Amino acid sequence: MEIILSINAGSSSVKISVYKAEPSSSRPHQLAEATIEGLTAPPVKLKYSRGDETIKGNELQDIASQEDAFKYILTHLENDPGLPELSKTDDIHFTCHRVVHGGDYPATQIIDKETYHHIEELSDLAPLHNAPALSIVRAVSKMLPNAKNVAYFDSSFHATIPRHICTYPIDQKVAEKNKLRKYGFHGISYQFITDAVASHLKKDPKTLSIIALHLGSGASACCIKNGRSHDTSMGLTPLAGLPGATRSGSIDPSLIFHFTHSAGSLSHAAAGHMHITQAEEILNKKSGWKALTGTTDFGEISSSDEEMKTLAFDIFVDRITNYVAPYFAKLDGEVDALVFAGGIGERGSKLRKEVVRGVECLGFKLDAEKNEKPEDEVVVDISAADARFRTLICQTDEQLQMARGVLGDRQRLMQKKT
Ligand SMILES: Nc1ncnc2c1ncn2[C@@H]1O[C@H](COP(=O)(O)OP(=O)(O)O)[C@@H](O)[C@H]1O
Ligand SMILES: CC(=O)OP(=O)(O)O
Ligand SMILES: [Mg+2]
Repeated sequence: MEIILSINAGSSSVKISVYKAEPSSSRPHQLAEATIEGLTAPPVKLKYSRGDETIKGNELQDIASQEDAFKYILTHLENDPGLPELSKTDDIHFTCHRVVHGGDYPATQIIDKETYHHIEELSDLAPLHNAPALSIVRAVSKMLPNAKNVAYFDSSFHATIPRHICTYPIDQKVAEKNKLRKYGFHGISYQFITDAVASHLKKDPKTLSIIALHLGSGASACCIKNGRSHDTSMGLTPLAGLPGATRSGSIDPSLIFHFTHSAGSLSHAAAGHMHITQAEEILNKKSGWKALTGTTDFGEISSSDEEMKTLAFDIFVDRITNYVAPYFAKLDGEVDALVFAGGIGERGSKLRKEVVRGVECLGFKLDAEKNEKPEDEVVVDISAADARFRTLICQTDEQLQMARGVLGDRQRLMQKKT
């Protein structure tokens, strides 16, 4: 039996799932799942589930980073008497790491010295993600020396975006030298969504065309044509496109020079291999819902009638609908579904209602009751009976997607030295 630890370091949370698999099987079987959330909005809380046991909302002290969260979860897993498979950490064969920016790397890589440094070099381009993921890789190397570390890149799914869509209209010599193009992120999630929705609709994923919305602390939209990414809202970095918990999303690039005169100087947060400027610090960490409302909890924002929270909610609806209509056109109106995923997409019924209302003229329409109380399935249809196009909710699972990937690619991965 093989044990896989699948680690998803998001900007506001760390989610870790534990799977077991028979040696020749490509199907991971989940044993437990732990999430620490609220890293950008304390109190930091633990959620844990194993079989029938569930812990929800335990408040934790002294957890300030993704690395702290990882260490806490690992200790929690080792000490759970109901999880004998993990009582010896030597039992862990693979650890999968979600790495947001992989540059031009294909989907998976064993993390050796070279990969590690490559990911480190890309840290400036995903300042909320790559460095925290690497801090967990380092902790794994120390604490689980027998495990093979595998990186899964959020950017790889978007390698199929056509050149005229991923090219920025700037001096191409500079663009090529500095690798400045649209990369796109949340790709592990979009791959999961593509497969899950295709299976729900009983279609070959290669023929599936959807508009997918991954709405979490970081939010993006993706136009998926025949199972492949055709366009997405994030860009060179995860800052572009939709606003997020602490991110501005797309703004006029000149704005920052009017916001602060020291936009180009190094931020105090620059450390080690991270060289981020004040502009990047402000737009990535001091903007978005936090700047507008003081909270990053979109559940709270959605249920409040305070002026700034209502404004934040309306901004999100507006920016999301700004992507749905053009993606609909890019798919020539041949759309299998509009899909909501991510913490806000899955749990935010009011947001779904307003977004779908905003694009109703295209033929999307919700069943109010199904939207309010969706069934607890991986994919749920919440469209009205007379809607021309389907609207779905997909409970995306980046950890499961990575575990499936590791098992599918096991032989190649086992051959490579760490
Ligand atoms: N009931 C709810 N309605 C709307 N948003 C919610 C609700 N519950 C949680 N959220 C939001 O989900 C987001 C977290 O999504 P998730 O995809 O788990 O984040 P991450 O980007 O860290 O992976 C947070 O912004 C949280 O406020
Ligand atoms: C890419 C990204 O923004 O990820 P997350 O939403 O997990 O922060
Ligand atoms: Mg996430």
